[in-house]
Amino acid sequence: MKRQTTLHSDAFNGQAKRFKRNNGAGSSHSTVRVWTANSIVSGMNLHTDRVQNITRALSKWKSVTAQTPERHSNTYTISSTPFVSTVPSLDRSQEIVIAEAIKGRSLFITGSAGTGKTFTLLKLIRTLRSQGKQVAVTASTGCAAVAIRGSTIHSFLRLGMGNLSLSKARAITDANVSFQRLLQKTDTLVVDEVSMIEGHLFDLMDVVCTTARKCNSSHKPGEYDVNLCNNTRATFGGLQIIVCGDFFQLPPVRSKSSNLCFAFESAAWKETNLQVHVLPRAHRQSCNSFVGMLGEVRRGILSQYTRRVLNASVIGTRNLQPELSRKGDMLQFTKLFPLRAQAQSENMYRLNALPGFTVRYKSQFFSIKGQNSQNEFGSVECLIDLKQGCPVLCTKNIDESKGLVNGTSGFVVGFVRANKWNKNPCRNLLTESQARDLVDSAQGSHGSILSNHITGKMPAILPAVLFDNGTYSIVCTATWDKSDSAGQLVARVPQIPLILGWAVTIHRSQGMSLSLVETDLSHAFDFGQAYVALSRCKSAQGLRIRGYGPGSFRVHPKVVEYYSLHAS
Ligand SMILES: Nc1ncnc2c1ncn2[C@@H]1O[C@H](COP(=O)(O)OP(=O)(O)OP(=O)(O)O)[C@@H](O)[C@H]1O
Repeated sequence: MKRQTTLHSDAFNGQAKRFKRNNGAGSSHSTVRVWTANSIVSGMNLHTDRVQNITRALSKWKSVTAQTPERHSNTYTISSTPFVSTVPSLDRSQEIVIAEAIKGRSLFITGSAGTGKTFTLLKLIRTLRSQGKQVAVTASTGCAAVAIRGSTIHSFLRLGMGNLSLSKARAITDANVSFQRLLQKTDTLVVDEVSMIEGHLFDLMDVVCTTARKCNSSHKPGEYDVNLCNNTRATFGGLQIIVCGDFFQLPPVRSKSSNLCFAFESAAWKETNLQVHVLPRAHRQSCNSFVGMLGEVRRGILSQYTRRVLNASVIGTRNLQPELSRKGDMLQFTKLFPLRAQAQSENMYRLNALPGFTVRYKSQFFSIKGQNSQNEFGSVECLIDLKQGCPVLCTKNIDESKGLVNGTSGFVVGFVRANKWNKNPCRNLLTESQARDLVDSAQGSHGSILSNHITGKMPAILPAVLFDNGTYSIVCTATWDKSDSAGQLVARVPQIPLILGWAVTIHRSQGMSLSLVETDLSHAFDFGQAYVALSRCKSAQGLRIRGYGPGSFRVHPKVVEYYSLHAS
């Protein structure tokens, strides 16, 4: 007999009912459990205004149906809206990219935000590995590396801070035989978010690969050992190079005094003869006029129409559409800040203001081969504090088929005992004293802090999260892995794949898809920052702008020139 769990928003009697139901075409009966909005909320022990908000959010749902609780890699889905989603398939231009990669071509995959560059890259890596290729997966930043399950380019190529001279990098590589072997075995080097790689760093990458693979000096095409370098060029020691990113997005982090030099200006880039693929189709946003508007922001040339749309998103809320104003009262806008300190202080301020106890998740780093450090997982928070009622964002693709991907937002309904997930989670939410019996507790300045130490096993207490797409999940530990180029695990960090969702930095938001975004562009200080912030949002209706000024939409002229010549 099949059991279904149904959440009825319009039945406010607070009772969980059981009844028999004819199961569609077949004649078998199934037991259906009905949870009402009130039964969920009454189990939550929240403040009245929060209860009202949540009750209203829940009452938006018509009827929420899910199968018997399913176990996924790191969630147990208890109930969900009829969220119809399949794992997306590649579009035509994404397929072409993969076909070219299979042929062994070196590629630059680019395109506007949300055109599926990273999505394509992940499929490409899987495809090449399934063909027996050794693929080294790297990215310019820790966040971007985590998103594609790779390392930072700095750590993979032993580049330190990336400011070595070319001759020093050559000497260090010459002295490290095991590192040379690693690179000699590698077939493909993948680099995501290349816009944040500085020109000198790109040349360093070339020198290190060329030296390690015993090819002749860099930047001299034609002089290389044909046994190792089976491509028709010398750069990167004959490795297949696949770089991905959008130079209209964030540029390299640099000191105020240094000149901005993009990767495409480097000698190695110019000599590598990368095949350029511009992905044309926006997948993050579905509304053409919003996609068009973002296209103008990307190039820093705003039409009257775009200015009108931006102005309509600027708050004081009087310009917001009435429906959005109402939604805004109960749904959580994610604030995107240019600076990390701004995002952290907003999150801590809001968390401390929430009543109730804090559940803390402390992660424990594991290095399989001993030479990695937790710093390489820079974007995975060691400490995550959550409270009942706090908004959260997924930091990982937990279950794409349920829409739980990096950036999906929701809020913590409460906490459950890890081994009690299959009961009605709303009736089994832990009280503070129950929770205190399960984990270490201490008194913080804003109430109790209950600490879970995550050592690879399931923590004792798990958060129950209601995601904005209607999926209701107990979120379990996820792991962030670092592999070598053969795909062998070398280091791992387990952590709850959630962060506080009141605010994140624009840098951290890169790669995310968000439904409701609030940002203050008047403080955007770098090229592409405003574009990254706005392009996280799936629709113009979900956008709130605190302000913007004449300098908010700066685009570097060298980027405009590069794209007009090579990637239009
Ligand atoms: N072919 C596709 N069909 C459906 N959805 C897709 C497809 N390709 C990508 N997506 C979805 O579009 C969203 C954006 O994809 P992705 O993050 O890869 O874009 P991106 O170009 O790397 O964006 P950004 O430059 O902002 O980091 C993701 O939710 C992804 O799952």
